[in-house]
Amino acid sequence: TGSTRPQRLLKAVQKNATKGDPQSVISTIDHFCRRCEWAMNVGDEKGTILDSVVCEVSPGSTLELGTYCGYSTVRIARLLAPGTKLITLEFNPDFAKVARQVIEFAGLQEKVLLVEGPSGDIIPKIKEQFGITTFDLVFLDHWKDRYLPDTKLLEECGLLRKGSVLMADNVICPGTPDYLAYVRSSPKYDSKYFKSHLEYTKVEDGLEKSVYLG
Ligand SMILES: O=C(NCCCCCn1ccc2cnccc21)c1cc(-c2ccc(F)cc2)cc(O)c1O
Ligand SMILES: [Mg+2]
Repeated sequence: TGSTRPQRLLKAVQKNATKGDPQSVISTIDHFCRRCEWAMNVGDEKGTILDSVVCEVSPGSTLELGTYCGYSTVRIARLLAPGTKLITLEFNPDFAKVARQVIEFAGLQEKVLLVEGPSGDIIPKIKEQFGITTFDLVFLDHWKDRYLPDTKLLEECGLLRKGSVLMADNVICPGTPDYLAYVRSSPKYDSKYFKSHLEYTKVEDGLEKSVYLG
């Protein structure tokens, strides 16, 4: 049987990137997605915005919802201080299999814990299973109709603290209208929209940065 797009993306990384060099992995994936096959990575334009927020927050603990091929996992993990961890959730075992290899190729496997399964089941177990008290940064990039329920779940499970930052991808395309309405109207959040484009296209999209006020 033929290969999948994530497998072809992984082959491009193994062929063209430099082992242990996260920037070369990022550049190779962006080149592959522009020149060969579009893929739903956060991309270089939104990725630069995400980088700036990661650097500003310099999180001790980070949660990523939606690993896919590990592109944003590598983008975030490459900026984390020594001894800090990124937990990333992936529902699709085939995506997870590729992502583990991309993360390892970048040499960032010590900073990343990839957990397979649905966010709704895993989030309530995070405190006990991984010894996390709260997350300083959460990157939402999974099913768009799970952003709102999972944000409420993070609140209910006591996984957010005053100042925790939520960064949400695709708030325009494909769109997360219920999530946007919530974080922009709730007194518990201070929300800001970073206008950009859907990865590797001219279509409008953007990231929503929401600070939890407790
Ligand atoms: O769908 C997107 N991402 C989610 C993929 C599936 C996540 C599944 N998953 C992972 C962890 C996890 C945990 N629990 C439950 C489910 C979970 C996405 C789509 C587009 C896009 C596509 C076509 C188009 F024409 C325009 C835009 C662009 C993006 O940037 C995206 O991120
Ligand atoms: Mg996305």
